[in-house]
Amino acid sequence: MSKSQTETGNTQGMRRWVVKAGSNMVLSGGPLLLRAWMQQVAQLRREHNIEVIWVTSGAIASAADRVPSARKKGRTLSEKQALSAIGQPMVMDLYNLALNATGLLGAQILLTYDDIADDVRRRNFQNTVEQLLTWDVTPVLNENDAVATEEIKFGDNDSLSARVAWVTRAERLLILTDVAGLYDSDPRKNPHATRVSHLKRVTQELLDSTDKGSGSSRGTGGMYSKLSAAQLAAEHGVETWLVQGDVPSVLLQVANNADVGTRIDAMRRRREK
Ligand SMILES: Nc1ncnc2c1ncn2[C@@H]1O[C@H](COP(=O)(O)OP(=O)(O)O)[C@@H](O)[C@H]1O
Ligand SMILES: N[C@@H](CCC(=O)OP(=O)(O)O)C(=O)O
Repeated sequence: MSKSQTETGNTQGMRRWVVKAGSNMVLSGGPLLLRAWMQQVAQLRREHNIEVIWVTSGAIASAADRVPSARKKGRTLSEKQALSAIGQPMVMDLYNLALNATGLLGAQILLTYDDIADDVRRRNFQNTVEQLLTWDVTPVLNENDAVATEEIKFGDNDSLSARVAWVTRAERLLILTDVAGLYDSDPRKNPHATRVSHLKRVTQELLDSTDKGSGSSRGTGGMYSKLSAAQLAAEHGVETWLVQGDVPSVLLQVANNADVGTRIDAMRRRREK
């Protein structure tokens, strides 16, 4: 059954989330974790009236594991682009298996920065997403790394997901990563670090003191890019949750406002884009 859309864009009566999964989570969690996520996506729709736009990383990391001659460090842009072209269909295969096993249908959208910055292309993207959601199809997004040069890159998928949340007027952005949220220092380096469960605002001071390095060999941007993304999202009325992706039922826990990860408030009401 097809659903009608409200004036604000969301499918009738639905709340909208953007959920972003980091490379290390996708690669280390594999098919079982992806299936658990997609089961939760179906449950969110059924029981909470929440529709999900999914943003995934993992293309480059998937290919790097399979191309023995690819360098582990210091890759050139064209090496990363070629790896992404190899890895993107691998990642999508995993998602399609997980979606199909859950009775859902998925759709792939690959974006460059220009697709969001340009008015006409952004409108086309928005229309495509709205149509997919009206049909109950789950959009699965990634950066179009194979053609994105340094000048036209989002930089990382944390930034991409915040911009997508903004232009699709999502209520929440969930960033699924390999730590249980923001800590007062990197928990991989400091075993006594404590989790910050709630942040009213991402200040410049906090950003300046946050590590830009990834916690694994697979990720990009570390906690810094997540906080920058949360700051951008907040400015556009989107609440962000930074959570550990492989915690059981983590998406449902967020739907129930449980004390998981780090919740970062939205700064003001959402506005039309
Ligand atoms: N203050 C902090 N709180 C939590 N994690 C931090 C902090 N500072 C640095 N990190 C690191 O950020 C990493 C997550 O970022 P990243 O590796 O880019 O993940 P992803 O691939 O999910 O985007 C964690 O593994 C952790 O080691
Ligand atoms: N677009 C890239 C991921 C870039 C990225 O931001 O990675 P991550 O920090 O793991 O979310 C890929 O699919 O390999």
